[in-house]
Amino acid sequence: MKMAIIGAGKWGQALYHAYSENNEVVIHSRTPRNIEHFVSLGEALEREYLVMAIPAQFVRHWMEENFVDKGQKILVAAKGIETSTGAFLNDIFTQFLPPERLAYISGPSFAAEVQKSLPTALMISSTNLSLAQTFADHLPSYIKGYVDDDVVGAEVSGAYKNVIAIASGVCDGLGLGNNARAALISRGLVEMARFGKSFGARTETFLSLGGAGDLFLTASSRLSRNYRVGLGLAEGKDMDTILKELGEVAEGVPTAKALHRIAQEKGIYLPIAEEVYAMIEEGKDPHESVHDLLG
Ligand SMILES: NC(=O)C1=CN([C@@H]2O[C@H](COP(=O)(O)OP(=O)(O)OC[C@H]3O[C@@H](n4cnc5c(N)ncnc54)[C@H](O)[C@@H]3O)[C@@H](O)[C@H]2O)C=CC1
Ligand SMILES: O=C(CO)COP(=O)(O)O
Repeated sequence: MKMAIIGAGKWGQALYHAYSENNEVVIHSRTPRNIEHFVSLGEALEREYLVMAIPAQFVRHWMEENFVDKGQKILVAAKGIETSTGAFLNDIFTQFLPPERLAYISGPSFAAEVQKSLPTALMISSTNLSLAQTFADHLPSYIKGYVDDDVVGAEVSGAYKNVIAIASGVCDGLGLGNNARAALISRGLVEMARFGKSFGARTETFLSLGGAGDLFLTASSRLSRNYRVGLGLAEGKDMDTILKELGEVAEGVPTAKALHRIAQEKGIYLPIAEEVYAMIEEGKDPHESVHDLLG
């Protein structure tokens, strides 16, 4: 397939590497990069298949400023919920093109390992299963693709796991042990499913690659930027310092704010996400958060 990757960060470049195995792929980002097949925005938009790999908080602005509908099908690779409105990415993209032309990629996938062509399994979700299958069929030999039609479940899983990963980094940073981390991740999965169900997601989606799979990966590895944010919080660092030292996007930070907003508006019980929000936004002492979660 003729494809363009939009966004040349870690994930955009990893997906460029992956999809280049079987397809004609170009890549575009706002800052020119010295990458083979780097193209202008105009050339990228001419491609039939687009992969959107810019961070979730910038998606709406990017679409408003740059998107020209030429019948393209879009695979959304970002994971997050818009802080300013509480909107899911599908709420944003469907303002620009119909759901049957949208798919979402999720699952346990550190960009660094995909870039090394290490074995990976991912989920591609769309209300149009034929489109999901098309994106899955064109994945490289080392990525096994599974298709699903629970878009809400996939979106919530990908976004929420980043917030639980922050909590897990705090847990390990405080040296609370393996029991504590396992309990936190398990309860985080329950909380994620509760939240998703309130938006119509299927419970079994949270047991899939996009849910439990990505959560287990992200909440237990220093390769995760979100997990590293948690380590920084446990060390007592302020958020500006943490994000400056990280130098990359950590979607769990803005998503924690979005979850807090939605929890207040809809009255959903999100104890772990709310403690992450309190640590990030209100400077709550992580030891106090642990005490309150055990209470
Ligand atoms: N890095 C990873 O292992 C994975 C990341 N993702 C998701 O992919 C998305 C992108 O993350 P990464 O590529 O890892 O981030 P990154 O921090 O490596 O790169 C972010 C890219 O977005 C660009 N960018 C920043 N602000 C922008 C704006 N206002 N408009 C357009 N472009 C802008 C930056 O120039 C940079 O190239 C995130 O939603 C992340 O959760 C998903 C799976 C794996
Ligand atoms: O989504 C990811 C792995 O599936 C990347 O996780 P981080 O954004 O925490 O690095």
